[in-house]
Amino acid sequence: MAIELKDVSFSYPNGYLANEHLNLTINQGEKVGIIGQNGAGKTTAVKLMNRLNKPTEGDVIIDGINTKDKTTAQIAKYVGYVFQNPDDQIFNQTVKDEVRYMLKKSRMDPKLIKEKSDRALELTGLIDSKRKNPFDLPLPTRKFLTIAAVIATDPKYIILDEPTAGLDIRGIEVLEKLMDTLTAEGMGVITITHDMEFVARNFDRIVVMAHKNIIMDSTAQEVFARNDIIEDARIKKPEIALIAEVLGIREEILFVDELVDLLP
Ligand SMILES: Nc1ncnc2c1ncn2[C@@H]1O[C@H](COP(=O)(O)OP(=O)(O)OP(=O)(O)O)[C@@H](O)[C@H]1O
Repeated sequence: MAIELKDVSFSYPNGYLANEHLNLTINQGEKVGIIGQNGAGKTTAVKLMNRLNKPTEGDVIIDGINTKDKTTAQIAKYVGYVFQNPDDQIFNQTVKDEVRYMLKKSRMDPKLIKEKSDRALELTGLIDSKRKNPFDLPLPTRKFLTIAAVIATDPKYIILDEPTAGLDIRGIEVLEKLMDTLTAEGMGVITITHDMEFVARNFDRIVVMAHKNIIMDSTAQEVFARNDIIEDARIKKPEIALIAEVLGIREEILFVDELVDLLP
């Protein structure tokens, strides 16, 4: 079971080619971080995974099914997408209604709707905000609400576009725990992020994008050891790796405790 991009290219209606011959397989239960400079084509690529973007060339296969034979609504049941900006997604008057909207639309049994939506609100720390108006909540909380609304629908894969933006340390902890829970349950979690500390801490697999393409697909240790890739993708190493470099430590350090172990 996997999302497969097979030689996929995508041009926007104005003719701008944003992704060129992408090849990528993401398995169910994997936690993958997608990084790269602004405009590298990350959002364009993940929107290809749930048919919000339709390939100009190539095929997107989800769990063996070619998405070109399916509608965006059909694909959304398999691949949930959490928008970069929560306000592009939220439109209901209460937190509860927002999380239940998709489930009600699918005419699910009301008991099951309550069960699924409450669980999603628990996981995102929003269970006590059920009756609030989403637009009275701060931006990071609205972001969690959009994540809850997608989790409630039980997709096999979830795409999080810049989930750490605006989150404080506590919010990041909730997010990290949430991603662990989802992957432990077999969901594939695909996350675009510019936060390299978050990347190093959370993802076993990192896809680096630059110039409309994937330039590396490996572990954090290997990606951050490649100065050429870091330069090409215009990303920054985690702060601790930079400190280790300044101290003249040759090993690839990504975490404080690794650095402490090496200090005399
Ligand atoms: N609707 C559109 N029409 C034309 N060009 C677009 C459109 N949306 C995005 N682009 C262009 O496609 C390129 C890739 O954009 P994309 O949003 O995929 O990049 P990104 O890597 O996700 O960037 P960021 O980190 O800033 O979100 C950019 O040059 C962008 O200007």
